[in-house]
Amino acid sequence: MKASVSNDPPSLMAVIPAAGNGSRMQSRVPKQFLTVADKTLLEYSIEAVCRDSRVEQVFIAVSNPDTDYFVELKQKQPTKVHFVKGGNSRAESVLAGIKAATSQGATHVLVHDAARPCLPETALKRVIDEGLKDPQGAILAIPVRDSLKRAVVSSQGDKGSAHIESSVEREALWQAQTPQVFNAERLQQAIEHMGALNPQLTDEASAMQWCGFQPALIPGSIRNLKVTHPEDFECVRDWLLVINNKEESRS
Ligand SMILES: Nc1ccn([C@@H]2O[C@H](COP(=O)(O)OP(=O)(O)OP(=O)(O)O)[C@@H](O)[C@H]2O)c(=O)n1
Ligand SMILES: C[C@](O)(CO)[C@H](O)COP(=O)(O)O
Repeated sequence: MKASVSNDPPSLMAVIPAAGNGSRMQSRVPKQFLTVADKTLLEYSIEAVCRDSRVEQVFIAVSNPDTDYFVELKQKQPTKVHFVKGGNSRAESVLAGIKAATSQGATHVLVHDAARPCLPETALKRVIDEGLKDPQGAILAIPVRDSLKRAVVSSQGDKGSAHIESSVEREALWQAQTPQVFNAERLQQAIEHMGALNPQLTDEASAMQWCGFQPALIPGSIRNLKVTHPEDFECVRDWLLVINNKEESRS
């Protein structure tokens, strides 16, 4: 790993992978473009990462940056928000965002899923504080709360009738969330080293781990749920409506 850590003041930019097609959600449009109160989940995610003023610019990886919707979105915040072309995997999309961010002088990147629109500001602050300080980087995560069971592998592959084989010790287990904050050059090298199409590369921390780093686990929030299945969208929609109502009654 070549990247050295400089003493210059850090320049933090966000990368939002938003080029997926949401196959598990099976909605009429990819999940990041589903709307709640006239705003897409992507717009809520952009607003969420911009709530910390240390985020200087935001690079969003999408399938087709020339689409009218993105051109209009960019016009709302022309200096801060940029769209780049995403790739065939989440990691390829993230790489495209990192390259665009470093070309603008980013020393650090904060990667956040477009499909996590309810990120609380306090959790965002925690992961930025640690990610800028710790050379191994930092990610939001939540300790596993419930009892964990390993299922018997069914020879018929029958998903509907799982049975328990054993319990799994949950003491040291955490569920990874985003944002994940890393030195930009180190993360780019780590993803390229592991291979952006490697199926084990499910998040940025996996690439850093592959290179021997041990990123910090920073307590996230159950509100920072990723929309993966239709039931997740129902929760996220209700939370966003509550958050919107609170903000309206404050203003
Ligand atoms: N080629 C890809 C695949 C995923 N993503 C983004 O990565 C985030 C998290 O990935 P995931 O939930 O797996 O999204 P999808 O790949 O869209 O969903 P699925 O796996 O169900 O198809 C999403 O914001 C998604 O848009 C991306 O930018 N480029
Ligand atoms: C990066 C991630 O959000 C961490 O939880 C997640 O791994 C990405 O999505 P997937 O469901 O693993 O495809």
